[in-house]
Amino acid sequence: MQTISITAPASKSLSHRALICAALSTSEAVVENVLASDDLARTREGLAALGARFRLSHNAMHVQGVPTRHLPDDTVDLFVGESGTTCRLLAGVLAAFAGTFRMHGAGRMHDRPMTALIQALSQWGVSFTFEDKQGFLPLIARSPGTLGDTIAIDISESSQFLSALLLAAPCAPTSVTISLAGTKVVSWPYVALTLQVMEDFGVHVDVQTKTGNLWESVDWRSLRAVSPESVRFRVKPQQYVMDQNYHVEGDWSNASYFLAAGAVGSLPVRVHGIRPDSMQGDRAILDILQTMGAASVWDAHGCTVFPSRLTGTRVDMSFCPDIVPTVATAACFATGPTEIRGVAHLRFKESDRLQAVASQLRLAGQDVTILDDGLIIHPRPMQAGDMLSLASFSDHRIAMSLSLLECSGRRIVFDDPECVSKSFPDFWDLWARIPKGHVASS
Ligand SMILES: O=C(O)C1=C[C@@H](OP(=O)(O)O)[C@@H](O)[C@H](O)C1
Ligand SMILES: C=C(OP(=O)(O)O)C(=O)O
Repeated sequence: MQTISITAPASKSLSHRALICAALSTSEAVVENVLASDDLARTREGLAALGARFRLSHNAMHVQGVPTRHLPDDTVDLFVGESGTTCRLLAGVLAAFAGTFRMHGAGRMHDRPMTALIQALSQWGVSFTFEDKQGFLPLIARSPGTLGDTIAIDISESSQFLSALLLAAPCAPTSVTISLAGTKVVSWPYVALTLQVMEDFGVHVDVQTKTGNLWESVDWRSLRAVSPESVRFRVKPQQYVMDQNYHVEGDWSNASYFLAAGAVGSLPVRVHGIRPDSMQGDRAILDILQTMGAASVWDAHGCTVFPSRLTGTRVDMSFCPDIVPTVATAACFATGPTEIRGVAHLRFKESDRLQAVASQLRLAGQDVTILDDGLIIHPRPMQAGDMLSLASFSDHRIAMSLSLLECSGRRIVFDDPECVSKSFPDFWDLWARIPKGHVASS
């Protein structure tokens, strides 16, 4: 049987982090295979506004770190576009700089939560004024650049707030202890990605967990369940250093559309460039598809998923929110309902993704229930043939995931197909290789 082969684009999350660590490092760093997308352009421009210099040569980004963290009196303009990661991570990083910053974005970015991060950064002496709504972009931040020795952060709406503080912490003059406030931790694997890239750039974070009254250092790679009161992070003053080329691995979130197409479509799909041992939480797509009955195999060329009969599943996706739209759409091809929980924070993404996915799957004839923290998909027979116009809500993940419906033999047309340039500008070219017709085999 013919197999469709796709190379995954570079990881968005790792690309952001590698550029930030390189920009904060004292020497030149070379980052290979940085994702080329709108969001990464925003991070690069923001870091350039802070003084870093970038030169691209043969898929390798040469980064000259910022020469000083005392910026001139002029307000530094930080346009973050629609990138939550750029916005939150740079908001933390600017606390390591003395200066005044205007941060503004586009689309939904002016409505996405910032309050917990703003309250935390105030503990480090950063003051904020808001041009429109209290607690949201556009904002002006005035930073003394001194950081502080303790800080508490609530990450029940976004893990990016903690990643932001971690990235800035080694620039403090004294050791920093970061503790967690709030009642829950979402999207934990993204924190692990932050720790991974910091470590790759020579910065050690002492992650401690509490048993009884005792704090003990642990290997953060082994942490699965994390509760706010029982974890803290200690960071000594350290330099970011990279003395060999850093290579960005492939993106599991963006691989998910193709892996799922292998399961629900008519031909196997092999994805190259993703690592089986990746720390990316969205690696869970393979486990979820397997649990639903998808057959897959790893070989030297990558991971192949085969056309399979799927059955519905129940899954907590609080640690891998970005692949919820993929799983929800794949679930329409299954027998029996699929229940996805733990993802109330999906309402704060580029769109309200619970609402967006449910409304468009319903237009496609599916029965979808919206829960406080998730979705239930009751699959209904797919109608092949006729064309369907769907809304993408200017959200790349909505457009890419709903495209899976084409595997039922129905052409989908989106109002804003260009939105994929946020994370995956080549998506439509690669998607054109997927045959549009569903043949479930046993
Ligand atoms: O830190 C990161 O790179 C990201 C963290 C996640 O956000 P939340 O922590 O807000 O869920 C994820 O949705 C986003 O695409 C990327
Ligand atoms: C939520 C996402 O990204 P960000 O938060 O960086 O805008 C995403 O890529 O799905």
